[in-house]
Amino acid sequence: MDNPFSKFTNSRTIQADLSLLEENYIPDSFPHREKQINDMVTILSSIMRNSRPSNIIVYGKTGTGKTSTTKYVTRMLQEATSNVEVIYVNCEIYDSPYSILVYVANFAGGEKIPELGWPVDRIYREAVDRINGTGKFFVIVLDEMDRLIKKSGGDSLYVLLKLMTDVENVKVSMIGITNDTTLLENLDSRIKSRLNQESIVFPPYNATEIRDIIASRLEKVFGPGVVDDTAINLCAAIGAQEHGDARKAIDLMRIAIEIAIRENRLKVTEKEVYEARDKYEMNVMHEAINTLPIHSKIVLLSAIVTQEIEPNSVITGEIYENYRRICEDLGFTPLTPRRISDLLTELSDYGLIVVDERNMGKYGRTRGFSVVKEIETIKKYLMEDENLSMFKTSKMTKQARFDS
Ligand SMILES: Nc1ncnc2c1ncn2[C@@H]1O[C@H](COP(=O)(O)OP(=O)(O)OP(=O)(O)O)[C@@H](O)[C@H]1O
Repeated sequence: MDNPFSKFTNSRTIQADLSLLEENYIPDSFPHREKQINDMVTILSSIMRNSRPSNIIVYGKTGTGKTSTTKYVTRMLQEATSNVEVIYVNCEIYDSPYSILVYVANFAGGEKIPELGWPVDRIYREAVDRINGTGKFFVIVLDEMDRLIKKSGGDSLYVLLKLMTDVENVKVSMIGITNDTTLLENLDSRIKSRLNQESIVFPPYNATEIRDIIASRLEKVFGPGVVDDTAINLCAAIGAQEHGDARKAIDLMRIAIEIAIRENRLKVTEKEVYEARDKYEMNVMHEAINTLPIHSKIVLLSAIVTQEIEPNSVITGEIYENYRRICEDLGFTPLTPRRISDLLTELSDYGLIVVDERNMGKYGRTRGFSVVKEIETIKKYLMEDENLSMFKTSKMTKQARFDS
């Protein structure tokens, strides 16, 4: 028998190191971000003159290069001087001043402080002492800073800012990264004045800019001729449609290359990009469904079941009835109709169902819902939840729907 692996070593297929297109790979050039890089370098360069830089707030929509550019600049700074430590804090994970202070203090060295149990004041003093003990500048990058403020309030930022401004000679600066351009407006003036910050804005990319970015990222992956220009343009156009998002465009290109490699194709063309887009959308939908809370999953399932019984768009009351029955069936306590109505709105925000307002004459207006796409796939993803996998949609009949 021929070795079944041999087709994978076919030298005619595309050879590529796809890790260069992964999210966590930091490239060494950032087309169309020269100004932002320059601004950040200028602010941070005061460290080279032994003085504390201003705090920086980096604003911009998702996929506009905020995180990777910041990591790139701070890495360069660390290469240029050993007089600085950079701490990257993802506020999706560290979302309270306590957890951030513990992280910072532990980073600065010394005995490990426990994740829980110390009063904030003590951690705070410990963090300051440890930072001062190093004699170095500290740049604390708070990525997804809006998350910290949403979770722990504006005061959380205040506690951290105290660390930077209250202590004599302390050499700490902050770079806050956020998607939310209204973040500062909503903070109270006490915090704003302490922030004393410079802002750097990352505008969305247009299609031409994204095209340059993809081309520059591909230069490292392989020589010319492997990826058709039309494929690059198509990825760029799709990324630009989505609020100027380089991440989506690069992800699409990576998936398109994966498809070409898997299928032993010699080139990446528009065809692979279209296939990549379908796969990408499926992945997004899978992720969205996977991370829904259990009641939202049951509501989505109820909407599908109701629609299967009544193929037009269905109204909240009907979905609620089936939701209640499924909850009983699976041993969950149903939420109120009001809550379910909110969850339906959330599901429509995710694009998993579509809402249409209907006029019911003297009964006023009501909302109709339909699950428009990929119903079988959605069901399959929902059934991956072991709480739901016991449920058999065939149990639901039109008759059952009107039982109460
Ligand atoms: N100008 C650029 N040149 C090369 N790659 C870029 C550029 N801009 C963005 N990228 C790449 O696009 C992807 C997304 O960028 P990044 O994570 O920095 O975006 P972000 O603005 O921080 O997004 P989010 O707000 O969602 O965290 C990364 O892989 C990054 O390397």
